[in-house]
Amino acid sequence: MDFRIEDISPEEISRRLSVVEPLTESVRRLIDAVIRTEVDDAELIAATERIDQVVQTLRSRQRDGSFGTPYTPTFIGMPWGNAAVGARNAIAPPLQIRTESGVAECEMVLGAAYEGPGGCVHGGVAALMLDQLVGEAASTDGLPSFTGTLTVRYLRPTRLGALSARAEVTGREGRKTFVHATLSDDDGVTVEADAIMIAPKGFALPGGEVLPHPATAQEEN
Ligand SMILES: CCCCCCCCCCCCCC(=O)SCCNC(=O)CCNC(=O)[C@H](O)C(C)(C)COP(=O)(O)OP(=O)(O)OC[C@H]1O[C@@H](n2cnc3c(N)ncnc32)[C@H](O)[C@@H]1OP(=O)(O)O
Repeated sequence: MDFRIEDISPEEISRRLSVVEPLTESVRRLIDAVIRTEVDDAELIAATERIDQVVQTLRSRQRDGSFGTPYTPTFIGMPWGNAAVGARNAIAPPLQIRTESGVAECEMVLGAAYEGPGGCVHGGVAALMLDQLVGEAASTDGLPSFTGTLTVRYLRPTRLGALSARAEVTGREGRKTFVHATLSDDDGVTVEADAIMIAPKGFALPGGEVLPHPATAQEEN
């Protein structure tokens, strides 16, 4: 896994985000426009050429592989390629997650790009968002965790549009954290999930050094 260290200040992080977030938003508008446009074929062909030119410009200098998750030496994470919350990832649902001890929550507006059954949210997208949320809830209080098991129950179809989601830790047992999460529309809960999150034994840094995980340290003492 890529946990490289990048020694930049919070101000530099904000500066980079202020440049890249408008680009990501622009690409989100592009994705939505491609799905919903009704212009004629000649316009579609011309648009393809213009978009290919932009892609060529962006590819003139790019990193190998995925973006990874760089951390500052003070463990500010930059998961900017992340499929659920990546600031550089236009396919990520636009989630702005707030966390406090054992809780993660957010509101979002899902449009045409997140459709499964006609007019409704794709079940995989619902699971993706809830997976991210349970991960963030479990990782508060300094215990970063992976999803071991995620059980999702779709109670009724989730209409595209304004939604909210919430995850809350319900218990901890050694390296395991249990989390309950819900996705809701104006009429109440549409999807609920239960997760068993596992704190890995340690984090391997690029040089091979393994940082002990706080939960592991507790087990060993
Ligand atoms: C500073 C950083 C801040 C970070 C903020 C981050 C926010 C992040 C948000 C990210 C959100 C995105 C989230 C994502 O997308 S995370 C990506 C999706 N998840 C994965 O890729 C995980 C892949 N699996 C693994 O890496 C390992 O199998 C893990 C680490 C899960 C366990 O391997 P490990 O070798 O450590 O396990 P162990 O054998 O010592 O067992 C330990 C205990 O756990 C129990 N167990 C084991 N497996 C499972 C299971 N599958 N379900 C339920 N329970 C399981 C086991 O019975 C035992 O319990 P007990 O016998 O002790 O009672």
